[in-house]
Amino acid sequence: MDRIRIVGGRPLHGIIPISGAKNAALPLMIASLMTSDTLTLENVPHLADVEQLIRILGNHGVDVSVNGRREHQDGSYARTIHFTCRTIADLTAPYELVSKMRASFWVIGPLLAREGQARVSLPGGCAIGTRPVDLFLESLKALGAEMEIDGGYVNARAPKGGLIGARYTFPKVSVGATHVMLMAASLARGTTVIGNAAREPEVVDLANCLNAMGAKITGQGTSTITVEGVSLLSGARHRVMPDRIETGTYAMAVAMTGGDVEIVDTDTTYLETAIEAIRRAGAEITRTERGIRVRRNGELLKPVDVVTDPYPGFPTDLQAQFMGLMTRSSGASHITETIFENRFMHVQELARLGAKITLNGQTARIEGVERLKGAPVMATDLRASVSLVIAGLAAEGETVVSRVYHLDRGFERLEEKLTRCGAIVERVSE
Ligand SMILES: CC(=O)N[C@H]1[C@@H](OP(=O)(O)OP(=O)(O)OC[C@H]2O[C@@H](n3ccc(=O)[nH]c3=O)[C@H](O)[C@@H]2O)O[C@H](CO)[C@@H](O)[C@@H]1O
Ligand SMILES: C=C(OP(=O)(O)O)C(=O)O
Repeated sequence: MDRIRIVGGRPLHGIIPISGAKNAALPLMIASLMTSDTLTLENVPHLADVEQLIRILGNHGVDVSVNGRREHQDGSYARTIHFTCRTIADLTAPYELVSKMRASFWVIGPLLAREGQARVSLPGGCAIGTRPVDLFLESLKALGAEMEIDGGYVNARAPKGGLIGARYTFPKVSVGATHVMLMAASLARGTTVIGNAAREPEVVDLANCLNAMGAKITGQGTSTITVEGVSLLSGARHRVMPDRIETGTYAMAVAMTGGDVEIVDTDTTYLETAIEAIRRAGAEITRTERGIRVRRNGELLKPVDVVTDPYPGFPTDLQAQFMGLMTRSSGASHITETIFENRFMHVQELARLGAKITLNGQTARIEGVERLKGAPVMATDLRASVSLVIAGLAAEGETVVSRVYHLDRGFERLEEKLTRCGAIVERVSE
């Protein structure tokens, strides 16, 4: 199994290109199940989750053709992928595939909307909380579907004539359940009004792509989304938005090591809360034509408290990385996680590097230390693993991160991007 070896203590200097967003690419790819025409997605990142979803979609009858990658001088490239699902080949999403990635559960929306039925295994995914699917079941029931759980599978059936538009207000904000409602309601009869919808930019990206396919969605980006059902969707061409979590992660890496890096091919409009927190921690961040420039030259990192929240709040997907950053601050900071009840697996691994962190319920207290020391650490989930990389970049000596497959789910060519900026980061295969 691969490991990542890091020799810490070097500032970062250079350019880091940002890839297409994993969390936008996944629902966009799933939307290809909703039309018999071709959906072409540009800027699709090369990630383990994307490859896994390609296998899952293939099982349902989606033909996938990948265009040669485009390489630029600064190391960035983007893949264009064509997805064509002439007919749905299989209405079952099996345990063996769905258990590997939570987002694959979302095929339930398109299958139900296009074919009137679906049998989808209950999902797996990162071990960051219990992550139930009750909101998916309740919202699809509101569109008239019958839902039952049997043998670890959700059996879903639409009423005769298809799903029916309705008013539904989520009792809690869910990104995934909002994605699924958007897809299901797009092919329902009549109008659906979704209350307390997720406002995440990835939801907006999906809604915009569905609209390009012929859907009639308004209000995306606000907490009330209206979907007027249409009888058919067609093909479209859509560019996957830049990965705001990858952007924030590299900004924190530069804040951690010091140096001067331009993070390009990104849009930081969607990252204001996190950027503000990194600024308060002591890094200078300025906008450039292609993204942002992050600098820190010698100033001490200051302690900053953050609380994770649905968008536009501080993203839970940057919580672990920010904790990594705060381990070197000049005082005590507090990080409160409100989205997932068990997203603190990185705490004990950061402690191996010398971090001083205590947990009290959903709040971590981080007492900044003057130095971290390299050690062997284990990645426990996607964002936790990259927080260890950030800490390793600032630690004295060698840090070896094992279980790198977590990292490969969401960070494209991480070693290469960091190495180009002067870090010593290499993948060691055994
Ligand atoms: C592939 C993808 O885009 N993943 C993101 C998505 O995950 P995901 O869509 O799974 O996250 P949700 O927004 O659904 O989860 C938010 C909260 O709602 C709970 N919940 C969710 C559904 C449900 O039926 N019942 C229920 O109780 C969850 O357990 C969690 O506590 O949004 C999360 C929150 O921004 C991010 O951390 C993930 O990176
Ligand atoms: C938790 C994440 O992904 P998933 O929802 O696919 O587990 C993530 O991207 O940080």
